[in-house]
Amino acid sequence: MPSASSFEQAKAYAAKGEGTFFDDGREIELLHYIHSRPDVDSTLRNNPAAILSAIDTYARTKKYLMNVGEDKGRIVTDLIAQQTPQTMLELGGYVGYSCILFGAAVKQAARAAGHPTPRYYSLERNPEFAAVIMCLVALAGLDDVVTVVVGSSDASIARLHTEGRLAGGVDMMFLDHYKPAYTTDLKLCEQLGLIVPGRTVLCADNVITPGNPPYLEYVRSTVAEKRATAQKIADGEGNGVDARFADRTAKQYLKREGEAKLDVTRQGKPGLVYESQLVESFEPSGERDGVEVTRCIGEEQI
Ligand SMILES: C[S@@+](CC[C@H](N)C(=O)[O-])C[C@H]1O[C@@H](n2cnc3c(N)ncnc32)[C@H](O)[C@@H]1O
Repeated sequence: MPSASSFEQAKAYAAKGEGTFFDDGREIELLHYIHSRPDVDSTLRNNPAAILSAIDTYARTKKYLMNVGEDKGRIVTDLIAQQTPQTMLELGGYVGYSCILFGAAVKQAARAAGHPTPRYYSLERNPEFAAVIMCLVALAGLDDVVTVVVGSSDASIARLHTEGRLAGGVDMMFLDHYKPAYTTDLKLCEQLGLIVPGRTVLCADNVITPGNPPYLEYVRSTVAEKRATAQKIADGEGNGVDARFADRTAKQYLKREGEAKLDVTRQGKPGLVYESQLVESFEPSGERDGVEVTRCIGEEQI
């Protein structure tokens, strides 16, 4: 999969800044911005592309939004077109940019292939953000495909599994929430049998900016290396948030959600074999970033 080599500066989102860059009222302001546009019914309603363009315009001309953006988004929509996922899970929905972009792509791919209506689950912990997603998903006409699930990703994954809504496993997963939770949530999915050899594709955002060394290490490890790490975890090593995360990343959601509760004792299913590749691209602000695309290609039995 080719990496993007240049960023079109004219499309850059407003600067993120050093201070607060989310959860300061801008997410609700975005809703008012969209719903007060004179063309909300004539252009935006039932038109995912036009809504994404309106979100981009807000983030370029008013305030930065932590969306995946056009460039990295294309990496995932290209994969969706190839894979035609029937069940896709997104960890971290924010205001619904990736949900609308990928939900529409999943729907289009399934329709073109003559498959049944697919399911796209967007997991978002902040109830106010989840409400923004629901509102924009309804405007986009994607209610038939998208389900927004409010709550912490690990609890939501476990509940969806128990309810049988992920029966047969997950075809694609987009990881874009609390960076230290990428690995613990992937291991949870493995343990629940949601990662299917020969089928599941994982797309992990922000593996360069801000970076996610523990996740990259995990999906790029051999089965033998993962088994050795699992043994160390069983012996009680590796508690707490990995020290390789910058403080800003580790504490990103501290103000609203409090200290993150990560189950770092999870061992996953070390026998799963992954093939993983970094696809470089850009944040919508123009910063260099990349999506790690990981395919589960098999399982080694002991
Ligand atoms: C970078 S934003 C997601 C952006 C979105 N995927 C997009 O591209 O449009 C990260 C989101 O993850 C949410 N989040 C953080 N930790 C979470 C968790 N443990 N479970 C579910 N959502 C979480 C945050 O509230 C935030 O809205």
